[in-house]
Amino acid sequence: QLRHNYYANVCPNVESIVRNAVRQKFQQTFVTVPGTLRLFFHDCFVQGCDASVIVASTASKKAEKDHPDNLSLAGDGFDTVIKAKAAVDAVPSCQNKVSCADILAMATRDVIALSGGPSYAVELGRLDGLSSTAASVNGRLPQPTDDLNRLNALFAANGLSQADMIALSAAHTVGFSHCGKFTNRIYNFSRQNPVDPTLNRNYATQLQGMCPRNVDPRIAINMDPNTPRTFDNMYFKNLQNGMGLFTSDQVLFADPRSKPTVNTWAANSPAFQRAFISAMTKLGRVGVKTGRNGNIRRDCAAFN
Ligand code: HEM
Ligand SMILES: [Ca+2]
Ligand SMILES: [Ca+2]
Repeated sequence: QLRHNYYANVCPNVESIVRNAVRQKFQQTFVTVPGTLRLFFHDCFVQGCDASVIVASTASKKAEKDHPDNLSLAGDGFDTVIKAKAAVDAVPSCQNKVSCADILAMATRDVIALSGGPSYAVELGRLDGLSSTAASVNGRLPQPTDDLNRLNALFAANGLSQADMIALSAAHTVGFSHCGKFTNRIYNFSRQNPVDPTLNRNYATQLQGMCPRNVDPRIAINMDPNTPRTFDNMYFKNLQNGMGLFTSDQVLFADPRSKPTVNTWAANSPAFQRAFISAMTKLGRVGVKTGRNGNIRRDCAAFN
């Protein structure tokens, strides 16, 4: 039931309003790119793409955003949606007509393009969800230690194929990770190997330098050491060189079931871009709410 130009009658300029707000935010900080992109993913995987992840906790109820798996979501991602929503609502005919879920979907499309990635027509017509609980996040999001079976299962639960999962993982071509998310790979990996043997030796040494033992837990490093601010297919070239940051990244090259896809997209950027657009479009259709299952929030961070 999603479609392009969903808002053609009530708010025909919604896409350019959002794009301008996102561009302004981008000029203030690059973090808006990875922050918004990851926010969209974490939203869609829990209760569907319904902006449930944006809702703030109240005294009596802990919302999704305060689940441990969401605590590292960058504040600039939330702020991007809040700013774009304010820009939309500043136009009288658009006021309270565009869902936070759709604004997040548009903003995500825009940050990808702003960082050099492919642009695509975004499907619209999602309503905002009516619930957000920390408990609903349990077991729904992938962990950096996951193997291919686990990754495939989590994505399949959302109607996404292994190819979609690999394409979407390339989002790690931009953005940051806190040191704690991969220390298991660079210190005390196993009895035989102090360092994960699938990790490039020089890269492992660099990571140890940036993330010494007992580093301040707030320290974050670029996930793509080569082109951290460009949305490109470097992610796959890094995997070929043993420079995937998480086990869940490197496994895509280590496992013979996913390795051919990694090699194809490392060599063929247009093919990767097509696969990424297709996977993002499918991601955007997950658990969409319509009719009585949702509404349009006045404040993206609170239920009406
Ligand atoms: C395949 C399984 C995935 C796992 C295990 C995973 C895990 C992680 C982890 C642990 C971080 C670091 C968070 C931090 O320390 O701040 C991260 C960052 C990030 N992830 Fe994923 N992720 C996965 C898939 C995805 C997908 C599908 C997308 C989007 C389409 C995505 C987008 C991002 C972005 C953009 C960042 C950087 C966030 C920032 O800089 O604020 N990830 N991911
Ligand atoms: Ca959601
Ligand atoms: Ca990159």
